Amino acid sequence: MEEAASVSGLEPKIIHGDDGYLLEDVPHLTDYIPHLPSYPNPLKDNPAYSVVEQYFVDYDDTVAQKVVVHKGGPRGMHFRRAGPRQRVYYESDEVYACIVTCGGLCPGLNTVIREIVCGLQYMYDVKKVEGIQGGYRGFYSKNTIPLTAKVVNDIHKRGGTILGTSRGGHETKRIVDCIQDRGINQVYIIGGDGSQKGAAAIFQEIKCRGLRVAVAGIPKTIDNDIPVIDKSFGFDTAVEESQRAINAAHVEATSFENCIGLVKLMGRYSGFIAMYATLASRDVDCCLIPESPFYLEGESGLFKYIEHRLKENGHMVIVVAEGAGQELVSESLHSSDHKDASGNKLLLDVGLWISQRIKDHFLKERKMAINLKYIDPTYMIRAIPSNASDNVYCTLLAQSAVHGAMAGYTGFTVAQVNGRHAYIPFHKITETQNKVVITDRMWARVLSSTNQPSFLKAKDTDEIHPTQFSEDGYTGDNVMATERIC
Ligand SMILES: Nc1ncnc2c1ncn2[C@@H]1O[C@H](COP(=O)(O)OP(=O)(O)O)[C@@H](O)[C@H]1O
Ligand SMILES: O=P(O)(O)OC[C@H]1O[C@](O)(COP(=O)(O)O)[C@@H](O)[C@@H]1O
Ligand SMILES: [Mg+2]
Repeated sequence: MEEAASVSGLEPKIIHGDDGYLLEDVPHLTDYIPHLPSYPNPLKDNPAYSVVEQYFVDYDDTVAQKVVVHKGGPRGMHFRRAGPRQRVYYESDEVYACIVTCGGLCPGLNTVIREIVCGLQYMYDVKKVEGIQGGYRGFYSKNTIPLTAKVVNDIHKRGGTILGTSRGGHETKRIVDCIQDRGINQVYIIGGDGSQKGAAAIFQEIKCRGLRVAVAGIPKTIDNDIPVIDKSFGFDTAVEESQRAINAAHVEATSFENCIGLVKLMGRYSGFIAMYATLASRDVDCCLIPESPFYLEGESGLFKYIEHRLKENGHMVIVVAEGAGQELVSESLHSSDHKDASGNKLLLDVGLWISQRIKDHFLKERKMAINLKYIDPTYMIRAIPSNASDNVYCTLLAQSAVHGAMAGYTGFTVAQVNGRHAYIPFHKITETQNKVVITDRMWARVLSSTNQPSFLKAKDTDEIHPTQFSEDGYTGDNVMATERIC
C-alpha cells in the first residue's frame, strides 16, 4: 500500500492499494508527535480476553464501505477496523479521560457513558475518568464529575444522560485550554453531527498545540441522520417506542366514526423514524417525511386521500415526521427562520398545523363530520432508556472507542459499517447528512404498504407511470420508486 495524501490538518489521509482499493485512514498521535513510546496492550494478560484467538486486530484489517460490488469493479473505499491493538500509546496509570454528551437526548447515552468508563477501568485498568457536565460549555463553566465503574453501574437503566447536555456553547479555545490545564489526555465526545463538527475543531486545536490527547467521537442521533454508519444507537429503541403511540392512534381511530389518528415523530431533516415506524406498524395509512414534499389540495393531495380512506375504511392513521412539510407550514404561518443555540433550524409544529388544516377542510369546507386525535410522543420517545439490542450496540461502540484511543488513534468517530466496527475520520460523517432516498426500495415499501399517494405532481407522475384512478376518483399514484415491490 502506498500513502498518497498529506496527513496535515484535517485533510483526508488516503492510502491507495491494488485494484482500486482505498483506505480513508484516521489520524494517529504519532502523525504529529514523533517517537511516542508504545507499550504492550495490558489486555493480553486479561483472563477474560486472553482466551480469544486472534483477539488483537491486525494492522492491515479494514472494513469496506460498500459490500455490494461488481465483478471487475474497483474495490472501493475502506476504513480502519476498530478493536484492540497489540500495542497501546498510553500506560494505564497515566490516562486521564473525560466524557461529554452534547446535543439532543437519545436512548442509550447513559449506556455509552457506562461502557466507556467500564471499558477503560476493566480492560485497561484506567482509574481517572471525569464527566463533563452540560455539554461543550461544561468544559469551561462547570465542575467535572468523577466517574468510576461503581458510579455508573446502574445508569444504563435510565433515560437521558447523567452528565447533562446542551446546544451551543462550543468555544474551541476555551475547551482546549481546559483540557490542557487539567492534563486530560483522552476526550470522548458523544453527540450528533453538530457535536462531531465540534470534536473536529477540538482535535484540530489540540493538534496545533501538539498535545498528546486522543479525541474520539461516538455518533449519537435519534434521527439516524449521520451518513456512512449502518444506524445510530437509540434508533431501534425509538422505532419500537413509536409503536405505542401508533397503536394508541389506531385504537382511537377505530373507536370513533370517521376518525383520523395523527402521530408526530422526531426527524428534523430525515424521516427515518417515521419511515421505519410506519413499516413496523402496518396500521399506518400515510407517512409524511421531510424528504418527500406533499401538498394538501387537488386530486392527488392529502385531503383527497384522507377522504378516500375514510369512505373506504371509516378511519385512518397518519404518521408525520416533525420536519415534514415545513415549507407549507411556514408559508401559511408567515414565519421566518429561527435557529437554536447550535444553529439548527427551529421547526414549526407540523402536527398541530396539519390537524387544524384537516379539521378546517372537512368540517368547514366539505361539511363532513370527522374526528381527529393528535398524539405528540416525541420527547417521551427520546427520553426512555435504550432497549436490549441498543444496549449491546452502545457497549460495542464504547469499547471500540476506548480501544482506538488507547491505540493512539485520534480525530475519529467510531461506527458500525456493514456490521463491522470501524474508525472514521470526522469529516466523512459531517460533510453530508443521511436522508431517506425516496427513489430507493425502502421508501417504495412504505408507499406500497400504506398505499398513500407519492405526492408527485400529476405532470411528473405521468412521466414515470400512468396515473391510477379508483372508483371514487382518487388518484393513487403510488409510483415514486424506481423498482416495484412484489
Ligand atoms: N459547526 C460546528 N462547529 C463547532 N461546534 C459545533 C458546530 N455545530 C454544532 N456544534 C456544537 O455541537 C454541540 C451539539 O450540536 P447540536 O447540533 O445541538 O446537536 P447534535 O450534535 O446532536 O447534532 C453544540 O454544543 C454546538 O455548539
Ligand atoms: O427540542 P430540542 O432539545 O432542541 O430537540 C429537538 C430536536 O432534537 C432531535 O431529536 C435530534 O436532534 P440532534 O440530533 O441535533 O440532537 C430532533 O429530531 C429534534 O428536532
Ligand atoms: Mg444534529
